[in-house]
Amino acid sequence: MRILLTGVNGQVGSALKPLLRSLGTVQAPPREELDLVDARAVAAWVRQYRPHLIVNAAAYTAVDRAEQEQAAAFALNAQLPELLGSLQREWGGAVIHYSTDYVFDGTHEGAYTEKDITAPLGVYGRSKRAGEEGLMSSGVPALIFRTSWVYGLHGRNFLRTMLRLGQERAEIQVVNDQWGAPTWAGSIAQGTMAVCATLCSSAQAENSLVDGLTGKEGIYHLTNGGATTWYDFTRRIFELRPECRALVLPIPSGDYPSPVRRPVNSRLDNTKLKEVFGVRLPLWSEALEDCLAELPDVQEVLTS
Ligand SMILES: NC(=O)C1=CN([C@@H]2O[C@H](COP(=O)(O)OP(=O)(O)OC[C@H]3O[C@@H](n4cnc5c(N)ncnc54)[C@H](O)[C@@H]3O)[C@@H](O)[C@H]2O)C=CC1
Repeated sequence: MRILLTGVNGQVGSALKPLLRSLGTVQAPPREELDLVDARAVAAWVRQYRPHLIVNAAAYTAVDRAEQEQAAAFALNAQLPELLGSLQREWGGAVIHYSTDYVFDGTHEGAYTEKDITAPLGVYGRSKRAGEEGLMSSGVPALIFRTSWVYGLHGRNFLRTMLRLGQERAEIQVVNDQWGAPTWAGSIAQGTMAVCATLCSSAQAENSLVDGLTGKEGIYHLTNGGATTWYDFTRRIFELRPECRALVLPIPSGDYPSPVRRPVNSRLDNTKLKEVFGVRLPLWSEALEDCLAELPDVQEVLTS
């Protein structure tokens, strides 16, 4: 099977690349080789390579900056998924795409299911929702995995910021009134592979994944299990890495200046993923331990 992976240098893309190789030949052009907002270049690339599967882990993820850069956010998060969908539709390929808890406004009681109504609070969330709709309306066989609070040992993310501040500062203030599931990029990659394994199990043919997808297309919530706040997540990080000595103080969201509101409730119900594919990601606390086990020296985050 030929696979095109986008966003290979991002958190999820870099975790996916080594795993996807077990499914086939992976092409993963970095941004310098293929600018994904250049629709003609993308179309030429896909038509020449004809991937059986495109895994789209590329995205515009700067939530605050998106308020000023609406066109850039929509180009990558909305127009690209629709384009990938229509290109794959042309010749019979499939798409796996990622989306976000930010498609919701966070006012719901309990965890959101895939059937709940979306109501994004900002440009980033609106652009990601438009990408979901564009991909689905392209008619391509596609899976959209909505995830939340992604972190890992690579790239800019909450875990790395806290590991750095925990060593540099005496005290840090962390928001204590937003609930969600921190999700390790490694878990997202493993969950994606577990789903693909169920789709490919019936045949070794190159298009077995596309065939296996029939009747299972759509949106799935895919996060680590359980829920916590940013404050408790930080405390757990510092418990696991005692080199981080900063005192952690809880604050309400209103005390953390930001150009865009975040959902108070980001919890996503993963039941559909379990029912359809038999896949469930580990608890957020277990995934955090697994992730940190891959970081021998916490001082590394100060220098890298
Ligand atoms: N980071 C988070 O907290 C969350 C992320 N998600 C979603 O998960 C998915 C993966 O996110 P992350 O891995 O965290 O993103 P990331 O920001 O770490 O990586 C994004 C990737 O897209 C690439 N990219 C951006 N613009 C490009 C362009 N014009 N041409 C080519 N490549 C370009 C970047 O080079 C990078 O490799 C995305 O769909 C995101 O919306 C969902 C919920 C939370």
